Parts: sequence; C-alpha cells; structure tokens
Amino acid sequence: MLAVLDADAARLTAEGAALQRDATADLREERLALVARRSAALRAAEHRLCFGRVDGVDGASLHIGRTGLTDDDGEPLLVDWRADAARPFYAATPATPLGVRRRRHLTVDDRTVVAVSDEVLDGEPGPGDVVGDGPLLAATTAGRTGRMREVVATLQAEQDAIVRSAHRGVTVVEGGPGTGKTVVALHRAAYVLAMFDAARADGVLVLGPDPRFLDYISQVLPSLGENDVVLSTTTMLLADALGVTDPVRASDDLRRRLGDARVARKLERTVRAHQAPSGTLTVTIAGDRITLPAHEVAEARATAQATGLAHHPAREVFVELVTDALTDEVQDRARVFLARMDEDMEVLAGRFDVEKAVAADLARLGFAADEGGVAGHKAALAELDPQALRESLAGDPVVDAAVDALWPRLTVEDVVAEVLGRRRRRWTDAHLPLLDEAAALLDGPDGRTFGHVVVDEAQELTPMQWRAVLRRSPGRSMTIVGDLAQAGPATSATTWDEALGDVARRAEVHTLTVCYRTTAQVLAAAEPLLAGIAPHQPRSRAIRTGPAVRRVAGTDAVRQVVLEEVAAGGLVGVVAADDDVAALDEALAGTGADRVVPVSAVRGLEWDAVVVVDPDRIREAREGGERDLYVALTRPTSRLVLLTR
Ligand SMILES: Nc1ncnc2c1ncn2[C@@H]1O[C@H](COP(=O)(O)OP(=O)(O)OP(=O)(O)O)[C@@H](O)[C@H]1O
Repeated sequence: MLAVLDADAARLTAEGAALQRDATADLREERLALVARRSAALRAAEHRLCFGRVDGVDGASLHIGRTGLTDDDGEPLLVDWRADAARPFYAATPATPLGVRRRRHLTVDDRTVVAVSDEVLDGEPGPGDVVGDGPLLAATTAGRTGRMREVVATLQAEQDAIVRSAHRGVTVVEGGPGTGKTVVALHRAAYVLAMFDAARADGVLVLGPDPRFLDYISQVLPSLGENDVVLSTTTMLLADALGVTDPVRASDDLRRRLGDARVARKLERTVRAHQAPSGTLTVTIAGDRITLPAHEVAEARATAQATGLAHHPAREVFVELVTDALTDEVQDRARVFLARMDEDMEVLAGRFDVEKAVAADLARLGFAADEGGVAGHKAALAELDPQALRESLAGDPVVDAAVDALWPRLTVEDVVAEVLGRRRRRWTDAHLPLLDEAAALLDGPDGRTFGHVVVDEAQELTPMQWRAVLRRSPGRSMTIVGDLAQAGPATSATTWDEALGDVARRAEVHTLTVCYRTTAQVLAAAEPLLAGIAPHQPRSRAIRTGPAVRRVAGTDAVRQVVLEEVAAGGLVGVVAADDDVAALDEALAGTGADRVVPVSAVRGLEWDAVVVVDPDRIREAREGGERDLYVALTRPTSRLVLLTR
C-alpha cells in the first residue's frame, strides 16, 4: 500500500510539474487545484495510512484508511474512510453486524504496524454498547497535547452516522460535555468536502467560539488531508467582511441587548423609513418645475420595495421609475406645447410675430433660439427621443439630489447609529452583527458564502449572530453542534427551536449520549450543577472511571496544588474567574501548568488534569455563572481539583 501511495505521490508531482510547464492558463489552474488537493490527501495519509480492516462472513476483506488506493488493475487496495464501502467498519455492532465477522484495528506508528486489536461481532450486545472498546479506550486515555487529534480510526457508530449522513440541509448535534460534538463536526466537514459537490465548489466554513478554541482544533482537518477549510470565529468573520479592525470586547450585558433579534427588526424599520416615506418629488429641468404627485412617488416606492432588493439596489429601481415618470411628464408637456403652438400659428397667423412668441416658449424648454427657427425646433420636439431623455434625466445631478432627499444613500454606520441613538468611536464585537445586518439591508448579503457551514459551540451565538451566519449559508447546508446547558450569558435560548428559529424546523437533530472525554467521577461532580441548569437533559454516560475528585480548601494553596498536579503527569489546565486570571498567571509562573484560562474562554477545551480555582467566585462572577462552572468542571480527561476559598 505504501509503495502504491509513494508511486501515486510521485506521479502527482510529475503531473503538477508538467501542468506548470505545458497547460494553458485555464486548464492549469483547475487541474493544479485537483492535483494539490490529492497530493495533500496523500501527504496527510502517509503516516498511519491504514487503520482498520473488516473481514466479512463471506470471507472477503477490506482495508480502511485515510485515503483510497487502487492497484494497477483498478482493484481497491485501501478504502477511504468516507466511502460507503467503509461504513460497516464504523456501523457494525454485534446486534447489527452488517455482514462483518471481524473488525480489526491497526495501530500504526508512522509507516509501521505496532499493534493489532480484533473484535469479533458474534456476542450478545448490551444496551448502548460502545463499539471497539480497546482502541477507543487507548485513544480516550492517551495524554493530551493541547491540540485536538482526529479520531478517524475510532469514530463510534452514533458519531459516524452523523458524519456520513446524506442529509444536505441543517444537522443539529447536541450532547453533554465530551460526547464528541466537535469531533463529529470536524469529521463531518471532511466528509462533506469529499462527498458534497456544493461544499467542494463553494468551500466549507468552520466557526468556533474564540481564537484559543480555533488553535485547539486547528490540526484536525489538515491531518485528515483537508487544508481548504476556512476556520474562524463569528467575530473574526464579520470583522473581516466589514473591514473593522480589532473590535473591542463587549460586556455581557451589551452582548445580550445587541444580540436580540428585535434589533434586526429595528434596523429594517430604520432603513425602510428612508425609502420615500411620503411626499412629492419636485425637480427643475431646463427652468421648468416638474412635480411628481405623492401617489406616483408612493407607487414607485411600492414597486421598488416589492422587488425585495436591498436599499441601494432598490433605490436604483426607484430612480428608474421616477425617471420614467419624469420622462413621461416632459414628453406630455412637449406634446401639449406642440399642439398649442399649432393652434397659435393658425389663430394668430399674420397678426404678430408668432416665431418670436414661440421662440420664447422654446427657450423655456431649453432649446437654443438659433437652431433652424420654429420649424426646426418643432421637428426636434416631435422627435424627442424618450430613451435619450430618460438617460439624461437619470444622470442629471438635479434628479439625483431630489431622489436623495426621498430615498437617500446610507452608510452602515449611519443606520446603526440611528438605531442605537448615538455614534460610537469604536465598535465592539457585539456591534458587528448589527453592522453586518445593516450592510445586508443596504447592499445585499456579503459576497462570500459557503457550500457548507459548521458551527461549533453553537449555543454561544446570539440571535443576531445567527442571522449573520445564515446569510453566509444560502444553501442552508449546515452542521450545528452545541450544548444549551453550557451556554454563556449572552444567550437565553433553552431549545434549539428558540435558538435557530425557522432553520430548526427543517433540521435533522441528533443527540450524543456517551461521554468520551471525562470520567464517571467528574461527571458525578458536575451533576448537581446540571440538575439545576437543565434537569430534563438526557444524561451522558462516561465510558471510563478515574481518580476521585480532589477538593482542597484555601486558594492560597494554588501554587502547591498545581505543582502536585504537574508532578502527577499530563497536561494541567487552570481555570479561574476572568478577573483572577492575571494574578494567577503571575502566581503560577514556572509551575509547568499549561496556562490559566479565563472561564469565559474555556468552552470546548480539555486537559488531562484541571484545577478549578474558587468555584464559588466563578459561579457568582456573572449571570449564568453556574453554567460557566459546569463547563469548567467538565474539562479534564482524568483529574479534577476544586480549590475552594
Ligand atoms: N470516537 C472517538 N474516539 C476517540 N476519541 C474521541 C472520540 N469521540 C470523542 N473523543 C474525544 O473525546 C474528547 C471530547 O470530544 P469533543 O471535544 O468533540 O466533545 P464535545 O462534545 O465537543 O465537548 P464539549 O461540549 O465539552 O465541547 C476529545 O478529546 C475527543 O478527541
């Protein structure tokens, strides 16, 4: 297999070089992208290439790995984990063996097989059995490195079903801490990239709660051979789209207030209030005052608004309609004038200088007096080209100014300032969704959209942020993972219907119930908090047990406790109330602990051992503090220390 992989890689390198040399520009770019994608997949697959094998009851075998390989005759040597043929490796259980007699896990170190573990699928299963306990236990107990790892070799049946679901709409994955929601979200991203054309064509966006979290998950997709995924936070995404640099962090209260969906309605009302609310439109063209009556203006407004376009494109429609009406009016006047001129000529012929009288009228309409006399002007008027007239009116600054008074051009900042009742010198992260909403109302949604959007820690998004995210997912192909019991103070939704509105109605919802991160002891320690936060939420079941939770009195002992935990081994995280972080950082310098993380930024992270400093203070520090504490308590893979006052 490795020889085939090496040969494939060498062939791709040669193909890339030939393309650079010979291909036409158009062909080159497209082919090179394909070659680069396949090369990246091979490079990522090279180490630990094959991790599994299924032996069927019919005697046939399949090897499962990070990529697909075929031999010279086109026969499959290795099946890509995403392919349908690989499904039994993940989904077969003793209850539904799917034709599998034996599942084999291979542990490979670089290019060498170092261990084999078999599972024969012929015993009687217990309810909720976890498949492949040996390799899974090894993976979940392995020391943490501070970066999440891909788990393609041990993806569990309930996770795999979500990852490879054929559903192309919105998939919601909920579950308690450590049930693998992030794992599922990232493997799903890799799956849809390979299997959904729209995702490959328009790209995949993965959103996480903060930069620390993005760093934590940053290796997973590259190690699955996917380098083209945009990884961002909602704030970074919007700041980029809006050109806002370094938005200030908003207070929880501001975030809550500005995150409310009612703000969107206010923005919409504000913009609409600038769309020719009432009144007439008067312009002076060539010295002539022309007024469009209010009902004509209202008609033009209604038609422009009925297009459903954003403010500025709809303004173009309004300008067109107004210009048409003005053109009609100028033409009507010209016609009336010509008729009158004929009458004048007949009635007054011979009595006085008709030419002179008419010339005065013509001059009022903007015709120079020396262009072929009245006959010439008459001809010019009769042939007045409506299209040319319309164009000249559309480009006329006088018309533009008159339209602007009724339907002004607006800036995003104007609109947001009007809604807030004041201008700000600097924007906070909580203002970004408002600016984005205003931009969409004024000019239509941001140009960059994605074929698939993954939202992790989705409970953290405010309704206004959701609106901004949904604008980037016009096809509504999304994977949304989160746990409402872990929600920070900015959101108050208690159901996904509430959090996602209409989108939830068409969603496929999955609930994960097996906790892969932490031990039964840690889950038990967090249970009283969960009982208060979400009494009806289905409880997760830990697959491991571990040491008892340590409770140490006296926060003065923090340095000593952390030193003990570091000595006990593994990666040690310290979590504290946001305001205590700076002092603790100083106090713990040189202890070897990973870092002190403010509780507000701890969602999604994990360590082997976690020291939670002053749980009461965390609970009291801000609204929803009990949820913060619940999140903090569920971070360790093994040891939890509660350092109380
Ligand atoms: N199938 C699996 N095989 C090996 N490890 C797994 C598997 N599923 C989950 N894990 C591990 O369990 C831990 C928790 O997973 P993950 O972070 O995805 O959970 P989560 O539900 O997103 O948690 P939280 O709600 O706390 O953010 C991670 O270390 C992950 O690698």
